[in-house]
Amino acid sequence: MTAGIPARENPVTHVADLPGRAARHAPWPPWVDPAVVAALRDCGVSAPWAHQAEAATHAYEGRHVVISTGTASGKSLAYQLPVLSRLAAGEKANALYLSPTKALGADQLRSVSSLDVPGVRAASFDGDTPMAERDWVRAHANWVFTNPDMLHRGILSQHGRWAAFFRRLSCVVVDECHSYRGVFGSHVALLLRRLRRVAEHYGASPVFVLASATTASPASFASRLTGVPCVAVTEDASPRGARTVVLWEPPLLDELTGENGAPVRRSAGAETSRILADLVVEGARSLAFIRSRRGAELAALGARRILSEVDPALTETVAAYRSGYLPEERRALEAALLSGRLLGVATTNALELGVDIAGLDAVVLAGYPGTLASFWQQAGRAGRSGDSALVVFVARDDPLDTYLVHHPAALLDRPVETAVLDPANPYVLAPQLACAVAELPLTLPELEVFGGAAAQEVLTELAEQKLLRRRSSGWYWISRDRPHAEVGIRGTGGEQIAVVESDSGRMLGTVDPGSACFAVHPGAVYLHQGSSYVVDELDLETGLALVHAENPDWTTTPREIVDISVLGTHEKQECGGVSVCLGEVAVTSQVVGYLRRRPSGEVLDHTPLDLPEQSLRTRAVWYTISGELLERAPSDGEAGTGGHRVGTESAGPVGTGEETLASGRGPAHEGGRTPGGAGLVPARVPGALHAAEHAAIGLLPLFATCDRWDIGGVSTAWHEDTGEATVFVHDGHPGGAGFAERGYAAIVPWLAATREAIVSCECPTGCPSCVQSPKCGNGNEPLDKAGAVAVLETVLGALRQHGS
Ligand SMILES: Nc1ncnc2c1ncn2[C@@H]1O[C@H](COP(=O)(O)OP(=O)(O)OP(=O)(O)O)[C@@H](O)[C@H]1O
Repeated sequence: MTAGIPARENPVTHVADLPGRAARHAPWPPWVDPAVVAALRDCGVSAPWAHQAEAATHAYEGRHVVISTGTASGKSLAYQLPVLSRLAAGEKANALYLSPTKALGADQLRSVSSLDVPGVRAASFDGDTPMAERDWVRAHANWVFTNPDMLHRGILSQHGRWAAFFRRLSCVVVDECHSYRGVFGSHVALLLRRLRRVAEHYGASPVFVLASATTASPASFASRLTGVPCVAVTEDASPRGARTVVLWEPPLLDELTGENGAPVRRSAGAETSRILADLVVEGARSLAFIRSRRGAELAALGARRILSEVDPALTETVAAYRSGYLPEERRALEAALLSGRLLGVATTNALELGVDIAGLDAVVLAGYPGTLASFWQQAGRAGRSGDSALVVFVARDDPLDTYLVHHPAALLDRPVETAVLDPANPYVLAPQLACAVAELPLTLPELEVFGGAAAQEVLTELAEQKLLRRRSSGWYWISRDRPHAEVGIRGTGGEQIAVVESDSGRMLGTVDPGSACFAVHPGAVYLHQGSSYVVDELDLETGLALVHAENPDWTTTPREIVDISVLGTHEKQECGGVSVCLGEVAVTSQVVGYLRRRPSGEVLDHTPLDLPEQSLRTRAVWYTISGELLERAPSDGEAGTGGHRVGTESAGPVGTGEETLASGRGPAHEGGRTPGGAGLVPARVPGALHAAEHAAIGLLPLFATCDRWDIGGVSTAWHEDTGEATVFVHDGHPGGAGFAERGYAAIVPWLAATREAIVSCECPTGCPSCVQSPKCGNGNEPLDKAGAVAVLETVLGALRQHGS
């Protein structure tokens, strides 16, 4: 694929060979019903793999279990075996299956139904289930497939109608549980506690079986999610083809410049089209993952265009795949890819969950998908036993991707992160507790399950609002309205803004009130189900955004100004002129305009906007640096401000940063010497802090399972609450979702990786790959790349010297 590219433009930064492995089978556990064995044999499963038998036996014997193994390792069978066996044996043992998406639930139901095991009455109960069928499901189904939204709104809220089902509930399956992270994850954690309580009320005590992509500490994550101790099965015994992973950094373009004249790289999407076309020419069955729907369509179009010049017949072998396809359409696509009728498919993450496509020749990932779990999930689609397969990771123009292609260990050798969630977030706890009390009065001993003291505080507030009453036996719901309909479990509450197409009056979707000015400001390009719309009007009072269908050749990026104040400091480390804090903050922001950009990165223009201020109370991690340290000259061995290393060589064992954290000290400051300062004249401080803040926001997703859009930041040369130069990185959700805590806990590796990302970028003074941010409120000004390195080295020097 690199043939014809001049050596100095070689985009490949690293090549790694991942070996394959043979399957390890186990005998059918003795408790598996013969009818189930027969049905599975008919489908080509002659014996379970060892991890399937192990996880299934835990569940059958009543131990809560999480199975956390690779893509297509047969996790479904692990939970199907115990449920199907009990039902086939005629036990009154109902099961509930939960999936994060309706499409995945439908796929899993289809796969269970196709086994046709006697005694199993499996049915779905979600937003698409016709009213007439719902009564049947409640009365007769013994395996119900649903999702957290429906469990919350349609099952727990009226559990009396489900009494018979709950009485026999013996197993709850939580599929793809790693996707329950952030605010949504915190809601689901409390929802599962509500589910257990309701089940117990009817005398049932179901076992939880969770399936997860490979993650670090799956047992503790599963226990945190469900509130019950879970055992983990992690040793993957499924067969796996060998794979070659290539890290690819698109070259800088000579002919184009971006914001403030910064260099621009060839877009990851355009690069992916070329790679996909090359793979198709080679006859390789390939899948390309692109983050946006529009991007997926453009990549497929681009590949077709290239192929039309090579061999027009090949254009028909490339297609785009979006979410919103019907199950039959997905099946047709799977079949076409497997048979080789289709060779190249460009898709969004829609294809990440719930498709049975494995054993492809190649997978291309255009941009880091946000978490290592997703990276491996996508990469895992490649690899056939016996044959080697290819995975190409194409970096987008941002600091995290740049860091990863230059630090392969951070991508390839790191344990997959644990999903972060925070069930104690009061903004999640309050509505969830309201629902819990409305479902059944809450007694004092039950408080522990919902977080103890934090829950008590929230209940007192709800009682003050006259929603519930405290009696000696516990808390009782007294309001006439039930709270469920008001509680959106995928956001943090508040009236959602409806996005409506003016012509047809059709509602396309909803947007969180907190992000409305950002996502649907007038002039914004809004994407929905693969179609593009432009916003004409945003009315925050009536909660309406009016849009019209339009497919412009640009994207929009809002510009906002942000202010932050410290409400309370929970934790603090003081390290000689540097302090690091975790606490509560109030963030006020105002979207003041937006930029229009071409897909190439070229900026067309800036349009001012007049929108109201928004405020957000959340958690933040911040560091301060004394004026003296900012000005003090760097110590011996450091090059000084002008010469702070900005190049591709790295200064020490940074890698993933973890080893630096473990040793506690970096190489530059051993022996207790006074750490060097940043050597910055005051005029450079704002740009240095601003650049350090941008890059840190870009890198936090490496340590907390968040997206850079889930967090924000503010930097200032003097902050009135801290009295010093300060860089804040805050959660984007009310109350926080646990991301700031992660940043605080990983401060040294996080800032070390941030410094590395900046240093590894070859641009001279800052570009989107290092310190420019796509959502900067100040148009990426001022930014001082070398200054940011100086600031980060100073902070790291102080932290390491004080043993942080
Ligand atoms: N023991 C087995 N022997 C042979 N094939 C199996 C076995 N177990 C599962 N399979 C097959 O492996 C494929 C993948 O299974 P499944 O979809 O359950 O994997 P998964 O781990 O849930 O995948 P994902 O990572 O996409 O969630 C299916 O086609 C399934 O029929």
